[in-house]
Amino acid sequence: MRRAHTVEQVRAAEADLMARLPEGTLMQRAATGLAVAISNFLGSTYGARVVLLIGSGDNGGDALYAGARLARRGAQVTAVLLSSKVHELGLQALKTSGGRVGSTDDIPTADLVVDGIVGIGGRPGLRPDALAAVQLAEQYDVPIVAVDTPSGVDVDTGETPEPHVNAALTVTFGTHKICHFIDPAATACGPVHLVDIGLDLPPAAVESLQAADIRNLYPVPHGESDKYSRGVLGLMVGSTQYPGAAVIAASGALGGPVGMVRYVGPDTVAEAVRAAHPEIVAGNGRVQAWAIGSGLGDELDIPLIRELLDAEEPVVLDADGLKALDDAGDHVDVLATPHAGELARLLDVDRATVEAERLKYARLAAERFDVTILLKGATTVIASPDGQVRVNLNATPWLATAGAGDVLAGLCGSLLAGGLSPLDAGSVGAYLHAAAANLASSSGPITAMSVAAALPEATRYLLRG
Ligand SMILES: NC(=O)C1=CN([C@@H]2O[C@H](COP(=O)(O)OP(=O)(O)OC[C@H]3O[C@@H](n4cnc5c(N)ncnc54)[C@H](O)[C@@H]3O)[C@@H](O)[C@H]2O)[C@@H](O)CC1
Ligand SMILES: [K+]
Repeated sequence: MRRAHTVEQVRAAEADLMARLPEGTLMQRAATGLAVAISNFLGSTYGARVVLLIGSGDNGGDALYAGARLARRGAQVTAVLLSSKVHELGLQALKTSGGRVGSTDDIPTADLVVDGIVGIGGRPGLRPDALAAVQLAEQYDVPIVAVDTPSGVDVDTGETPEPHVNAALTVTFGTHKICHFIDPAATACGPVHLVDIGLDLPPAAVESLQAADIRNLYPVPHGESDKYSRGVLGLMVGSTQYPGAAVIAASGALGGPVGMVRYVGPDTVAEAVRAAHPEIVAGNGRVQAWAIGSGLGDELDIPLIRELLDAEEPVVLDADGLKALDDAGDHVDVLATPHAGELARLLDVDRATVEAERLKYARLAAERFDVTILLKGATTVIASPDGQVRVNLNATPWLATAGAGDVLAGLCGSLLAGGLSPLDAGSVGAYLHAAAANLASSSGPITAMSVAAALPEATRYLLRG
C-alpha cells in the first residue's frame, strides 16, 4: 500500500520526530536521499551542470544541501536565489563544497534543474521570477527534478489552479503527499521517488493499492467453492442500440472471480452475448451482485434500476445507469463508476470543474449519494461514503479506448459478486483493469476486448506474486 498524508499530518509527525533527534537530522536525511536520486537520474554526476532554484524555506534547504553533496561528487552546481531570505546554513554548505550562486543565465546550458522553490509550505502558483526560471528550463528542454512537490501545485488537493512546475521526477520525503496521487498535480510530478526519513505517521488520507494488496484482497476460490458460492453476477447492460457494450462488459465480468454470469436484457442482445460467451446464462435468476448501465442508451428503465439499487444485492452502476442515482436512498452497497463528464452531470457542475478538482468532487458525490464513487481517468479516484479514498495510478494512456469502461464495470461487478466491498471492488478492479491494459498494450494500441482478454493472465501474474 502506498499512503499519502496531508501537510498537517506530515508537520505533526515531523515535529514529533525532530523533538527526539539532533537539530538538522531530518533535513540531512532528506538531502542525502535527494542527492542519490538526482545522481541516479543524471547517470553520471561528475561534470554535470545542475541549477538549483531556491525559495525561502526548508524546501530550498533540502535542495542546497543536496547540491552540496552533488558538488562534492564533481557536479557544477549553481544556485539561483529566488528570495532575499534563503536557508543560510544550506547555502554555506553549497559554497564550501564548491558550488556557487548564479543566475537564470545558467539554465539554458544546464543538464538538470532542481526545484527547491517551495514544498509543503507552498501556496498554489509561482511568483514572476520563479515562473520565468521554470519557463526558461521548459523552453530549453532542461528536465526538472522537484524537491518534495512540484512548486505551484496545491499539495493537499492535487489541484493546479495556477502555473506550476512540471517535473521529470519528484523526490519526496517521509510519505507521499496528496498531490502525488491526485490529478492534475499527479501528472505534474512525473515518477515519484519516496525517501524514508523515519516519520511515524497516522492513518493516511489517501491510499493506493499495490500488487501485494491486490493479492490479499482477491477472492480466490478454495476447495469447497462451487459456481454459486464464487458468486453470480447479473448483467443489465447493453441495448439494441449498443449491443457491443453487453458483449464487452460480459468479457470483463468473466475475466474476474465470479462463478457465473446471468444476462438480463433484450433477446437480440442476449443472443449476441451468448454467441460471444456461451458460458453466460440469459434471463433472470438469483444473483449476488449486479452490474447495471453500460450501453443501456435510451432503453434504460429507471424505476427498475432504482428497485435494484434499493434491494440487498450490491450494484455497480455505470454510464447511462447513473441517471437512476438520486440522493434519497441508502446506497452504501453501490459502486458508481462515472467519468468526469458523468460526475459533472450528476452534480450539476462543468466537466472542467470536476477535472480540476477531482478529489473534492469524488468525495462530495460519495457523501451526497451515499455510494462509493469510482471517478475514472488517467488516475482513478475511488471515494467511499465513509470518507476513505483510494487512487489507482498504474493505468496506461492507451486504455482511453471505446468500451474500456464496460470492461471495468463488468470486472468490478464480478469482484462485488465475489464478496468484496464497493471500495475494495473498485480499487482492485481499477488496478487489474490497468494491469491487463498494460499487458495487452506493451506500449501499443489496444481494444477493450483485448484488455478483457488479458485479465486472466494479469490476475494470474499478480496472484503468483
Ligand atoms: N516536514 C518534514 O517532515 C520535512 C520537511 N522538509 C522540507 O521542508 C519543506 C517545507 O519547508 P517550509 O515549511 O520551510 O516551507 P516551504 O519551503 O515549502 O515554503 C517556504 C515559504 O515559502 C513561502 N511561499 C508560499 N507559497 C509560495 C509561493 N507560491 N511562491 C513563493 N513562496 C511561497 C511561504 O512563506 C512559505 O512559508 C518540505 O517540503 C521539505 O522539502 C525536509 O527537510 C525534511 C522533513
Ligand atoms: K519543490
